[in-house]
Amino acid sequence: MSFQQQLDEAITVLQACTTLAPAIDRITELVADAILSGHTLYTAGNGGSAADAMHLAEELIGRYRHNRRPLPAICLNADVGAMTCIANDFGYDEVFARQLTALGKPGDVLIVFSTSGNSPNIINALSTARARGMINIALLGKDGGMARNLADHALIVPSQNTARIQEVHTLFLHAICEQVEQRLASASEPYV
Ligand SMILES: O=C(CO)[C@@H](O)[C@H](O)[C@H](O)[C@H](O)COP(=O)(O)O
Ligand SMILES: [Zn+2]
Repeated sequence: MSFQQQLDEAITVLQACTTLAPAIDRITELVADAILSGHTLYTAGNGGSAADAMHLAEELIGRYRHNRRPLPAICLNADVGAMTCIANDFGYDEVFARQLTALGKPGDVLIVFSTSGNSPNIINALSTARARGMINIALLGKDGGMARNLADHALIVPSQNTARIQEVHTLFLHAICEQVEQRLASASEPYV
């Protein structure tokens, strides 16, 4: 595919995402409410989606557009020690679920990134989060896979192309940061 064809495809997918705007707003409100009431956001993904999961967590704990108080966000695929131990001793399918069993509390939020919605470690993470009373959110693509019905809130990018789906996921994660920062700025708590 030429670059022009990739660009055209990306534009088509982005335009088709307009219908997802109300769902993004709802998810952002949930994340902001959870953080403002003292809960933690966990993120997870594999491959390119692991990078997306790190990206979202670092922008909340560090900064997005504004300096403000650091927000409690932990990326589950960022801890190489925990990842390799759990994969080695319990299997790769358990790398996120076991960390959530150790850390997750009712009211905390899990956001997973998966283009297929079928990665077993992502499926196990969603089930574990649900069992622990967490709010679980899945950013997906293709047909949403098994994750579609396991998540409390699923956002499915209308594309079959993994690269295009990941590119839209980056837009989604920035939208979440943007709106969470806005909510915090208008909240009564100290901003910085
Ligand atoms: O970044 C890419 C492809 O663009 C790959 O690394 C991709 O993330 C990996 O194949 C993942 O294992 C795919 O997992 P998932 O999105 O289906 O959950
Ligand atoms: Zn990629």
